[in-house]
Amino acid sequence: MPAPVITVDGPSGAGKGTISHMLSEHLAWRFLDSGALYRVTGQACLLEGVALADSAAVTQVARHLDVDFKADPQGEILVFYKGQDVSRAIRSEEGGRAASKVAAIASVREALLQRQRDFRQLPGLVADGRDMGTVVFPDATLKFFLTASAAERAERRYRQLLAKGENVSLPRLLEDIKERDARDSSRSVAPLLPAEDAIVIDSTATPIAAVFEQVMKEVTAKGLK
Ligand SMILES: Nc1ncnc2c1ncn2[C@@H]1O[C@H](COP(=O)(O)OP(=O)(O)O)[C@@H](O)[C@H]1O
Ligand SMILES: Nc1ccn([C@@H]2O[C@H](COP(=O)(O)OP(=O)(O)O)[C@@H](O)[C@H]2O)c(=O)n1
Repeated sequence: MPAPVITVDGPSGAGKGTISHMLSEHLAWRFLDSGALYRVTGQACLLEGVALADSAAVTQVARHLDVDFKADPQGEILVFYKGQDVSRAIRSEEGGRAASKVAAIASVREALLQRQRDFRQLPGLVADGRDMGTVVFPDATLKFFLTASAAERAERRYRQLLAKGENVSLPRLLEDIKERDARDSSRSVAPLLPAEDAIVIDSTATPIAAVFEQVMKEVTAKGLK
């Protein structure tokens, strides 16, 4: 029997990272931040001088990606590229844009597929992304699709980046979110879509604690906790 997997998919700012992290801590399961793999691929291209439009070169970068995840003493997961801490650099809006561009290349997704599946280990895995329930773990035990209005997601991102001391503009973030939604949803390979058997949660007007409660109800109903 393969290890159980809970998938958490959805658009940017829907709360996937927050809920997946809470869930993996609560269950003491492993955590896959698949977006970080696409973000590091984008960042690696910027660092190595590879044009994001050069699909073959970007695929080579993804295939040989020297990436590592390590928790710091506070439990925060840090991301390393070639041994260098890139956690902060990859979280910028520019990093998100680059990630979304490289993620639209089919051969890049193929190059990162096995690496993602390797995270599936006992006692279980919580996987956060866009295609966790549709492509990477179609046989997942439980699938969630989190969403919220674009305006609410842009507001969340605005508050999050402001708290990190970044200089951000709300109208620009809303444009970015809409652009990224459109790119992620319209790409021909692994478009952003809920799996047929996913539980869809719209958190536009629902606080984090209530979303987590809803998620935990389903987890308990499946006998996973
Ligand atoms: N239901 C919610 N209500 C209000 N803020 C939320 C909610 N869910 C997440 N957030 C906040 O929104 C921001 C983006 O959440 P995050 O989990 O990073 O989203 P994603 O991983 O889907 O991009 C974070 O600052 C988080 O605290
Ligand atoms: N499984 C995944 C995860 C991320 N991605 C891409 O990577 C980008 C960054 O993902 P992320 O999850 O870190 O971003 P946010 O949702 O936190 O903004 C997304 O815009 C997607 O284009 C993907 O295509 N497939």
